[in-house]
Amino acid sequence: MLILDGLAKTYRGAPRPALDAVDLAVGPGSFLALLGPNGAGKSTLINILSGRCRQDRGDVRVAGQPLAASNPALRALIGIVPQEIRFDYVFTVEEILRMERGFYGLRADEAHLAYLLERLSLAPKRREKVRSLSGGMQRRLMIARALVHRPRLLLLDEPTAGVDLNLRHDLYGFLRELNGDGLTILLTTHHLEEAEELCGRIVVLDEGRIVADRDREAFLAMAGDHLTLDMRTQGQARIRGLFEGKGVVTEAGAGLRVVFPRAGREPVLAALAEASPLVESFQILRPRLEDVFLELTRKEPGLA
Ligand SMILES: Nc1ncnc2c1ncn2[C@@H]1O[C@H](COP(=O)(O)OP(=O)(O)OP(=O)(O)O)[C@@H](O)[C@H]1O
Repeated sequence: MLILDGLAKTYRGAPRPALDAVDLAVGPGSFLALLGPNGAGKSTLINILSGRCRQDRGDVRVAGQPLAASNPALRALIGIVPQEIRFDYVFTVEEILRMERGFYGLRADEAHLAYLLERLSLAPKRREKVRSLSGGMQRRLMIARALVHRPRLLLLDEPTAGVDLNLRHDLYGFLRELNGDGLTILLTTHHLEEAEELCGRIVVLDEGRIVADRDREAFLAMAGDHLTLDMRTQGQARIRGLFEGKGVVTEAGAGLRVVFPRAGREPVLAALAEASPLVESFQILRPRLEDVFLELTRKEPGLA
């Protein structure tokens, strides 16, 4: 669906490339997260795909064809949600969406419009001017606008910035639904749990280069085969004694943390049962994407 071949970009006067020969192939129906620390090059990549910025070298192909401004039919295959919110604020929600369809030379599609307004919780606001919407609503309107022409590839640059937790989860459900219907999605995010929850494939960009590209499970496996037990406890010294030798025990806030190999969990669970009268609450955490991400992007040799 999308192929990047040797994509490179250095901004004028910049000391180093924003993108440095990036190769990436995204198959139809994928749901891919593009992660990276600030300045990694994520927005530059999305901006090249949206035509807002030009690469110095390299090619972009969409559905097998070279992406060029002069090919509007190909551009119509892509829906883009850029990071900055930008609208003509004098228009209403509905007008924005109708005009956007018009830009693609498409007739109105009332059923699709109603579907987008409903699924993005914008229906009650359809006749309100954009300037009266909250930041989170404007962000959802950006997503509706990117989908109004029924693209086959959706590019989302930080789609949940400023969206509250409840709506964020609604949005996750909607994105999953779209992906289930065959839409290819590429998403940049700083919320690692978002990538972990939604995306089957995770690509990490750092200083303009891809430093990791794996499916989610392979990624999580890189965090090592360990589990973490977090406990809120009374009588730390006694409890500590029960876990010594079964894992790495450290104090964490009002409790204790034990990191232990997955294969060695039996003695840890037995110690937890013994300690239970003194344990107010506990949770066992599996390795998280965050652990791998921090390892990959710290500026010293790591897991990669
Ligand atoms: N218009 C510009 N002119 C000059 N340099 C730029 C411009 N836009 C981005 N850069 C630089 O290019 C590099 C990549 O920036 P980019 O915005 O693509 O990163 P990002 O991964 O999207 O970061 P963030 O997570 O902060 O949004 C950075 O070093 C940035 O300072």
